[in-house]
Amino acid sequence: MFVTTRSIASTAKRAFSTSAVSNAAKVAVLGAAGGIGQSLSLLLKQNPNISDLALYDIVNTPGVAADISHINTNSKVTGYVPENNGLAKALEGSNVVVIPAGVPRKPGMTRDDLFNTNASIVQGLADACAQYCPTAHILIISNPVNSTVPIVAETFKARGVYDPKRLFGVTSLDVVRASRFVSEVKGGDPKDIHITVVGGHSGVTIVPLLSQSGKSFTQEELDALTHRIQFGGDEVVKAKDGKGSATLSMAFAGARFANSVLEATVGGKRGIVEPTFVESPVFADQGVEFFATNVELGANGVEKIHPLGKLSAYEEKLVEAALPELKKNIAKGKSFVASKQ
Ligand SMILES: NC(=O)C1=CN([C@@H]2O[C@H](COP(=O)(O)OP(=O)(O)OC[C@H]3O[C@@H](n4cnc5c(N)ncnc54)[C@H](O)[C@@H]3O)[C@@H](O)[C@H]2O)C=CC1
Ligand SMILES: O=C([O-])CC(=O)C(=O)O
Repeated sequence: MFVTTRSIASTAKRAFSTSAVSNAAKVAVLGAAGGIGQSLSLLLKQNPNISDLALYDIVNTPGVAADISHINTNSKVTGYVPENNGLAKALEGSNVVVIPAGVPRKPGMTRDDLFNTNASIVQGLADACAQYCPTAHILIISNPVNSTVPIVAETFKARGVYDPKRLFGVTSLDVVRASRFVSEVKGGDPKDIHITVVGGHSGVTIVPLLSQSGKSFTQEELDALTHRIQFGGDEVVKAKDGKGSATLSMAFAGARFANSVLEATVGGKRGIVEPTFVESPVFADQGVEFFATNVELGANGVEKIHPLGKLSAYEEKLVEAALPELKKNIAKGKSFVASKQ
């Protein structure tokens, strides 16, 4: 079913009145009726860089879209479900696609335990993106990110449209958490605390570089903060007690990342740096093709991948522990796509 929340006549009229933002963009959210999807869509509705917000899910998007469309910002909201070619309609013309579709963890599960369900969901959605909006910037939230990002890359390659500059694993929540957790220990406003987090997005692959924060920590603080940043997701999974994982803080982090991508790509702003899991040369010589570091965003997506910078001996060990796990997760994603071809 295709649901438009505004009549064609009023949409046409609106096209002239939204020109306050010159380079407004179409953004599609896939998995928009879920815990992350709904809050993320709510935040994106407040983003002046967006002219069209297309909400796709296998269920419930007509209601979510109708609800969000009443918010008095300029963007046009449309809701789509699979019937009547809904996915293609949601994707066509999209500049940015954000994907939080898939199942979340329950207590006792690792992110990798989600692979069997989420790999197929992400591959199916990626294949549609490769067909209907091959040049869009694709932002992957669905877990396990360390494997789902390689799945999208391989799916785009199979269609001959892969551009590594336009594929991002969203790791912003790790950085959001890191600045909050450090502020709880050291004081200060979290917005002024910038912690670089590198690696991937699960357990030991999440590597906070606290030595680069300009603050000093005792060994006890380092151990506790590092563990809390690596396993922050577990705190939420445990507290939600079977009702899912982080949704609200993830929506905040995802909306922030999407906005940075929009500002750099359609908005033409320069010098925006965000942490993200991308195809990266940083450890490519050790067979780790994807790695998160700070990345400068530009008109075409990834502009410059920052190196790790100076690491403490403690952090070198953390990176050492992350690499084999990352390699395994990436290989698992790639072989999943290969097995389907
Ligand atoms: N990257 C990160 O930092 C984080 C990632 N996540 C991950 O995000 C994903 C979503 O989490 P929640 O929103 O809490 O789950 P949820 O279950 O509340 O929502 C998922 C949505 O995906 C939809 N969906 C399922 N198959 C689909 C398909 N083929 N096409 C379109 N939509 C489909 C469902 O109908 C549902 O509405 C999970 O995999 C979770 O692990 C969660 C938090 C942080
Ligand atoms: O913990 C989870 O499963 C969800 C997630 O990725 C996070 O909160 O960082």
